[in-house]
Amino acid sequence: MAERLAITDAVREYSADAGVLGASLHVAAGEVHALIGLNGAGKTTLMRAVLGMVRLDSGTVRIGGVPLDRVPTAAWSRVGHLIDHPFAYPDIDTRSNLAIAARLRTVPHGEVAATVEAALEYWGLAPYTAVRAATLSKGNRQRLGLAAAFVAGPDLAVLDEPTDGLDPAGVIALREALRDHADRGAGVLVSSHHLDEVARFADRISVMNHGRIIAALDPAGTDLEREFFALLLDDDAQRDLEAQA
Ligand SMILES: Nc1ncnc2c1ncn2[C@@H]1O[C@H](COP(=O)(O)OP(=O)(O)OP(=O)(O)O)[C@@H](O)[C@H]1O
Repeated sequence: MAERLAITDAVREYSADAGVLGASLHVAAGEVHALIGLNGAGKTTLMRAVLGMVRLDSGTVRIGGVPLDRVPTAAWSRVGHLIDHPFAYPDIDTRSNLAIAARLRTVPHGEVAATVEAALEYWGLAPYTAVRAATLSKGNRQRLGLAAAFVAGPDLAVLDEPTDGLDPAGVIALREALRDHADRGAGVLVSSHHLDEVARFADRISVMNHGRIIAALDPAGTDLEREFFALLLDDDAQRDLEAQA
C-alpha cells in the first residue's frame, strides 16, 4: 500500500524531557492512524514538524515518499490540516472562508461553488454561511476548520485534536469523514485524548510518551484505557531506571 507519510527518528528537543525526542511513525494510504499521549507528550510538535511548521533537529519526514524540503508547492494542496487554531479569516463569512480554502487547495475554479456547498451541507454549516468566522461558536469554528481541511479531498490529513469543541453530531460527521477519505485512499494522522472515540475510527493507534512513540494499541482491544496507562507506567519506570544507571 502506498505510503502517505513516513516519519523517521524525528527529534525536536526543547529540553531533555520536552519536545519530540526520537519518534518514528508511518501512515499508509487508506489508513487512519491515531496518536495518543498525555498532555505535553509531543503530539502537536510532531504534527507541526510534519507540516513544516517547526524544523527538526534531526530525523526525516517524507510526504508521499518525498522528503519534506523537496515536497513541491502544488503537493501541499493535497495535504489537509488542522493544528492549533482552525483555519479561518475572522472577518470573512463561512462560505467565503471555505471558498478561499478550496481555491488555495487548487479546486478548479468551476467546481469551487459546488464543492463549498457540499462541504457546508456535510459539516452542518449551512445555517451559518453568512456568519463571520470571528462570531462562530467554538464548535462551529472547528467544523469550519475541518471542512477546510477536507474540502479538496486530501491525500494526507493531519489533525490535532479534531474533536475539540465538537458536539456529538460533529463527532459523528468527523468519524465518517475520516473513514470516507481513508477509504478513498487518503492517509490520516489524528491526535486525540479520547480513547473510546479513537477506537471507533482508528486503524492503528500509536502511543506517545515523553517525545517518543513507545507502543501500538489494538483499536479492537477490550480495555484500552488500562492498557494505555500500563504502557505509560512501564515506559516511565524504564526511563527512571536508565536515568539512574
Ligand atoms: N516552542 C516551544 N518552546 C519550548 N517548549 C515547547 C515548545 N512547544 C512545545 N514545547 C514543549 O514540548 C512538550 C510537548 O508539547 P506538545 O504541545 O507537542 O505536546 P502535546 O502532546 O501536543 O500536548 P497536549 O496534549 O497538551 O496538546 C511540552 O513540554 C511543551 O511545553
